[in-house]
Amino acid sequence: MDTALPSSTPELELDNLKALKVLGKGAMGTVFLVYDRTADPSASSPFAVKVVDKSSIHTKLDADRRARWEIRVLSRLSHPFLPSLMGSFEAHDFLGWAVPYCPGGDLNVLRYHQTDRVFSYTVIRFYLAEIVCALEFIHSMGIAYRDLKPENVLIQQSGHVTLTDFDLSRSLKHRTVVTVISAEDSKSTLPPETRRKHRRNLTRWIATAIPGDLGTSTRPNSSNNNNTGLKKAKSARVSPVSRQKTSFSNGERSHSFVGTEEYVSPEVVRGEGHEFAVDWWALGILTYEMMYGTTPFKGKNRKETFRNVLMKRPEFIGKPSALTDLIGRLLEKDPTRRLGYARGATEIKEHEFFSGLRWDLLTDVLRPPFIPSREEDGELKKCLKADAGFDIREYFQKLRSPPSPDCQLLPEF
Ligand SMILES: Nc1ncnc2c1ncn2[C@@H]1O[C@H](COP(=O)(O)OP(=O)(O)OP(=O)(O)O)[C@@H](O)[C@H]1O
Repeated sequence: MDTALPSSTPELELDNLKALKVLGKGAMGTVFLVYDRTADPSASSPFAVKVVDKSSIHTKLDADRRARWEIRVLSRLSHPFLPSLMGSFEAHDFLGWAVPYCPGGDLNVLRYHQTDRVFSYTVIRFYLAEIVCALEFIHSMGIAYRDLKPENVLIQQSGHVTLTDFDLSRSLKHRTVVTVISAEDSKSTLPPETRRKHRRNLTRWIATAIPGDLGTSTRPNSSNNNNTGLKKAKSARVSPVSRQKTSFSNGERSHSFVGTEEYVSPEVVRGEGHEFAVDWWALGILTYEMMYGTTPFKGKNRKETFRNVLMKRPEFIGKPSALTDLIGRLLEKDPTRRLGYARGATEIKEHEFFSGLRWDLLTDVLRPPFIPSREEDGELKKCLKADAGFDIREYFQKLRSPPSPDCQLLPEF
């Protein structure tokens, strides 16, 4: 894999960055709100920097490769609802990259602030429309996102969304699957012309390992290559992963949140090859959660959740509506029958739930339902006056050093 950081993005100097606070911690890295003390000493334009501590035993395994992949994906993004790569750096122990700061928190935090912890129909329509556009763009790059969930949908200062966290995304290669069906096809009683058409329809994007892509870690071997030619890909974090988030409080899900199994699609649970349709499934789960405040297949444990994902039909309380219809179509167990499978985002945009929506005006005209308050700015100014910023290296050094009874390990972040 090409491990070089993209040359097209500005190089950042870790020693020039001063952190104002920790924005979040994920399985892979820590995200800081920072400013550049030489280029922007008054911290008028702080930004977010995600830092992977390469020396940490927790991050050693796959994090370096994942981080480089995420940087590569970010360097190719150019869309109003997706982050842009502002720069990157690599120091002895650290790998980091900068993206615009999203002061509005994430969709889950926002939902917890709503009455009954659910969003209204119109708010759901707004966020969903933006997420569909973001996914459409990612898919057009030949990449499946594979980690859609409310925690990864951040709110920009403008109130529009930004998807974050691309380390699980994966390249899908446009490949013809003619050989895949030939055995069955040869036995088919269909006339030759229909069979040819059938083959053409099966020419789709499918997951293949591409150099530099994380797929390399999950390259199929003979035992997981089934005769459909679809490759058994690593699922999007199906195994429980502890996630410590600093952005939540009061018993919200993040405190005990493990993995993303409630968002995993049936084809991933079954270990079959999967493609863009996994993102449309996750969109269905996310929509359900925005509407009902809970995910549809959550079980007592992982096994039960997966059983529900495979077997259970989503339950809809209340009157059927265009929204419940949309969710039902996105949560179609068979990916080939799922909305979005045949014609991608176009199919979803055409659904009745979005009727009348001016997709072309989404960024300009529609007023987002929630605009983050500017109070945060005041907070930052206070931080600066008190010179409360901190050095990122020191932050990690203190984390690494053994606890001492009489000194306070970390400043108040
Ligand atoms: N641009 C940003 N602006 C504000 N907060 C951010 C930004 N990017 C990330 N965060 C915060 O940091 C948290 C961790 O970020 P992210 O999910 O990218 O890290 P990760 O290590 O890849 O986590 P995961 O365990 O989900 O893979 C996010 O949930 C969010 O709260």
